[in-house]
Amino acid sequence: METLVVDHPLVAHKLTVLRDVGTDSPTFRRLADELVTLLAYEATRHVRVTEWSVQTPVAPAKGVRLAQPCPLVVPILRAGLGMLEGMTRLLPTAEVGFLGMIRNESTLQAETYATRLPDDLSGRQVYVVDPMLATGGTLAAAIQFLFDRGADDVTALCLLAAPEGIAYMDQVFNGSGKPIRLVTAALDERLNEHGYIVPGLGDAGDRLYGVV
Ligand SMILES: O=P(O)(O)OC[C@H]1O[C@H](OP(=O)(O)OP(=O)(O)O)[C@H](O)[C@@H]1O
Ligand SMILES: O=c1cc[nH]c(=O)[nH]1
Ligand SMILES: [Mg+2]
Repeated sequence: METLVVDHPLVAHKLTVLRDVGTDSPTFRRLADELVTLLAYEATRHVRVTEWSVQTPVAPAKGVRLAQPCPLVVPILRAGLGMLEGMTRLLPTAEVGFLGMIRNESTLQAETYATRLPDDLSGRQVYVVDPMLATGGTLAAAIQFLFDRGADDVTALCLLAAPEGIAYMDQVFNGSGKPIRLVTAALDERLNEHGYIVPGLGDAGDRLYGVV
């Protein structure tokens, strides 16, 4: 998996406040939204465009516009919803599909409880958003879902990733012949015995929306 850790002082600043246990939910939501916009700038570097010309007040100008079919943004519920608006702000013509997944906290296996995606994803560029890549089980299952529907160009945006999750993604998709990109604000040290990212930021879903 091609991995980019975005190295930028604004990203580092916002991420530090996001990690802070004293940061409340409204501030957490705002920072997650701001961070994804900064990550999206890098993550969309390969977005497909076609040539397009316009007339300026002075002269004709050659330019580009986003190609058709438009990109698909897929937040992984619940925590991924906190990254959706920041992403669609930058890609306003994108369509949105949904995957509801939860990690069983005893087995650390991902379980899918909702899917609302186009049946045919061939030719679509897909941007998956989920703040946390921990064991990698959730993201791997989500991307396999997208591949099964024909996607062949997938970029994942995460706020934090663990080395174990990246290694798992490489193990699952190595040799699949389908390129996958990951853009993240930080690569943390490791997972703890409960599968939480260290130092991490805790449970992203709970910090965004409260404990359920
Ligand atoms: O890499 P993994 O080990 O699979 O863990 C990462 C997943 O865990 C979190 O979701 P969670 O299961 O807590 O669901 P939630 O968004 O409803 O809180 C997170 O948002 C990822 O989806
Ligand atoms: O650290 C972690 C790991 C999985 N899910 C989270 O929300 N946080
Ligand atoms: Mg959670």
